[in-house]
Amino acid sequence: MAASSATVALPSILVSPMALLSVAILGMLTYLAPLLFRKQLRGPRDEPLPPGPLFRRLWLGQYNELVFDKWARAFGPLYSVWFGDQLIVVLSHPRVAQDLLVENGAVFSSRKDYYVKNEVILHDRAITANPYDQRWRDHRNTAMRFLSERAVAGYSDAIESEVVTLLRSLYDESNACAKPVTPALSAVRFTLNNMLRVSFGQRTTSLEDALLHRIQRLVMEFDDITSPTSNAIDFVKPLRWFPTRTYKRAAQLNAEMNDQYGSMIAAMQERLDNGEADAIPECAIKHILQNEAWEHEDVLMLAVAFAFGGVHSIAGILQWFIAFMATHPAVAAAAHAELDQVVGRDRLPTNEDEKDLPYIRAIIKEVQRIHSPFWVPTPHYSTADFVYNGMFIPKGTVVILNCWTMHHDETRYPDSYTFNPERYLGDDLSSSASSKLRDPMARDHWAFGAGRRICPGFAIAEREIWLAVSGMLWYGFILGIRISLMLCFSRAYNFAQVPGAPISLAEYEGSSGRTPLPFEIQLQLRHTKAREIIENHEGWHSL
Ligand code: HEM
Repeated sequence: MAASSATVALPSILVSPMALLSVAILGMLTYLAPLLFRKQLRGPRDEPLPPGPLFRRLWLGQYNELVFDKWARAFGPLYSVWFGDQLIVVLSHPRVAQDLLVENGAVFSSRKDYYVKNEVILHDRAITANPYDQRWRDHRNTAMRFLSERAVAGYSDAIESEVVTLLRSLYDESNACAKPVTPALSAVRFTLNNMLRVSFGQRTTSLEDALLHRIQRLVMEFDDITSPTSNAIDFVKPLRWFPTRTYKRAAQLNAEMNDQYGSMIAAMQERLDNGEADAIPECAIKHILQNEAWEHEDVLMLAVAFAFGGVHSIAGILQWFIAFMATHPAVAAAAHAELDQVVGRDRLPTNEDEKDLPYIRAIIKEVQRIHSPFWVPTPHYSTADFVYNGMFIPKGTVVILNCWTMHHDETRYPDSYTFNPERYLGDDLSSSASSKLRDPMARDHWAFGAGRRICPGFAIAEREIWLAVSGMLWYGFILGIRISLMLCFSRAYNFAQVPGAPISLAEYEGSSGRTPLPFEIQLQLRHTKAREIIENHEGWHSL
């Protein structure tokens, strides 16, 4: 009897609903807690991780820079945050960025195997996705043969010709300045032509060219789905077992890239096989096919690097610039006055004029500061344990350069949300020269990244932007932005209700790379010589 009453008592405790619930909650908490809360790792001498948010994240939405900025204010210039099982440290001060990415580049120059961008789309290639290894060196060195300052000096004529083509296409699109025009596609074509020239020795022939539209679409898709913090699938491996929409988009993009660039490479190979090498201009893909024993996929991904790195980034800067000129007529007028004084109206500005046009250079720097194409540039990745200022950064940490916060540091850039080129007057260095300064506080901005992975397209980007910006200013007034743009941004700044207030371009397209929402401008040529050059420009169909 005694034994049997004991067995009855035991189940009666176990089946108590409250007890069951408590056990279930406890079990869940024990299981879930590590998934919800940050992990506290310690360094070799018990150093803690950099401080950071208590809860883990799985992703951030499109305007992730604002969240990184909020955390920087709460946790300081070096903080850490967990995305799923991935530790991310965020660098929000020039000195920290310099110490880690530049001075300790041997540790902080790799890339995480981001699933969507690096594995599915780029197959760990295209320079940007390569880990820090021999393949990366080979790809980057080959690209630099065609992107170094010296190489770029040889493209000046071609870029100048593309500037006139850009203006001509805006002129034609606007029906000789009679109606408003959307500059986006012309800006993309300008940069795509420059990139196609360097990589394939070819260019598109008009705004209707199918190649332009296809690459524009592929690049936009790439920018949309490859933000370093927008895909939970990058941080939670089990999600990869399911056919998610992001995976499908990424796989489709990879297939289309293969189709487009594969056929361009095959066409060039065929010409080389047919003995037509002399008829193909010197360019990166020709060089590789003739001199390197690369696998097909390496050739393909190098070609992709030129399109995905060099098209929307520069086209975005040009569009932000145009929007600022339309909304800041006093700045445009000061630039025109400088041009009239230094260059006059008989010829276009050239590279040699840059040193004598400090105000225009300042405009470009200010556009890049206030509207970097990448607020969260491609993250770096650490390959060894590291202790910095008493804080532990383990091997395998993703490292993000927080450009938004650095570009809005009020001590470095007072009134940082205001577009004010004058803050850069007296800064006589090109941005690539500025990026090599030992003193990180003297650097103009961080739009091109830092350290060993710094943008390899820096030199050509600077040339393209200089010639396009100074050329556009020389040609014309940008009269104003039509109401469509004001409405686009009224969501963020209620602009329509504040007539005369500067438009704040707070919204944008894309998630990894960013370009302004489409807008229209009204153009007017400044002088008769400009009209003459535009109307008689003949070089724009030839390479
Ligand atoms: C306004 C124009 C441009 C901007 C603002 C820009 C910005 C950047 C940034 C921030 C990075 C990441 C740097 C880092 O990891 O620290 C980068 C990398 C890269 N950019 Fe650019 N870029 C521009 C133009 C170009 C052009 C014209 C090309 C042409 C090939 C290019 C190709 C690349 C490549 C291949 C990488 C990866 C480098 C590596 O991982 O080693 N970019 N760029």
